[in-house]
Amino acid sequence: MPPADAIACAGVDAAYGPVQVLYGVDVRVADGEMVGLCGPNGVGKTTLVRVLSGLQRPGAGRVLLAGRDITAVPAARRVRLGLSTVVGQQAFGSLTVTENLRMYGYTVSRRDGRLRRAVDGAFAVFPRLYERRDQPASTLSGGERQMLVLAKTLIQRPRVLLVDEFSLGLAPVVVGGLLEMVRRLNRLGTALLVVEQSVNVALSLVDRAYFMEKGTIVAEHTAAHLAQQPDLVQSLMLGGHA
Ligand SMILES: Nc1ncnc2c1ncn2[C@@H]1O[C@H](COP(=O)(O)OP(=O)(O)OP(=O)(O)O)[C@@H](O)[C@H]1O
Repeated sequence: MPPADAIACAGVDAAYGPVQVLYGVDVRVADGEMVGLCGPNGVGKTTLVRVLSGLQRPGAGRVLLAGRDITAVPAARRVRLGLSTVVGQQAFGSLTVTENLRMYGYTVSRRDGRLRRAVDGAFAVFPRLYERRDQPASTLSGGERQMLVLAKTLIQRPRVLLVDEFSLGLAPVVVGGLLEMVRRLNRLGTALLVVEQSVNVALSLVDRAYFMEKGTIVAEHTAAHLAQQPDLVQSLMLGGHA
């Protein structure tokens, strides 16, 4: 039998009240893989991330983490099972950088100084955060806040990381540095599903990408194939396939 996917969903429907926004969505990310989820605005990408992370119950379908059905498992428990999510540049604004990292490290045992070592390890990767360790997170720049979010995932070392709106509002030079950190996380063994407005950012990172339209997956291609097909990428991002 092939190894189970790091994360997968099958036949997922989701709705906001009477309005259905996902229709039978199937997505899978293998262990160690980086996969993009692309598409025009409002097609359901964030909703799918919410379903995978456990913030929203699907109306139909299943979510599997390393082969285990987690459809009914609450979001907080999914984090303990190795599924982390980063959305935008979220941080606890009134807490300092160090306090944020210690808080994110709730999945790490406090015994034998393990959490302190994990936080120190994250600071070693992000010296800029170390310099700002006693500053409230609300005073960080957007790029620094995104570093804080990535530092959190370095501490949690999840099996799977879902990333939504990674590059939103950040200068290209800042995004470039952060992408390197995402690659590093991936090399450490984290599989990623990356929702990206910028298809260029997504394709510079991922091995494979799904394209969504009107709540369904309409295409799936390797990044290598898409690199040869700029017209295809453009038409998929403009919509009109469903
Ligand atoms: N809380 C909500 N209540 C009602 N409708 C919602 C809610 N959140 C999202 N929607 C609607 O669901 C649809 C899918 O939204 P979703 O945010 O998943 O799309 P998206 O592809 O992530 O969009 P974007 O790229 O603009 O972030 C949209 O029509 C949106 O207006």
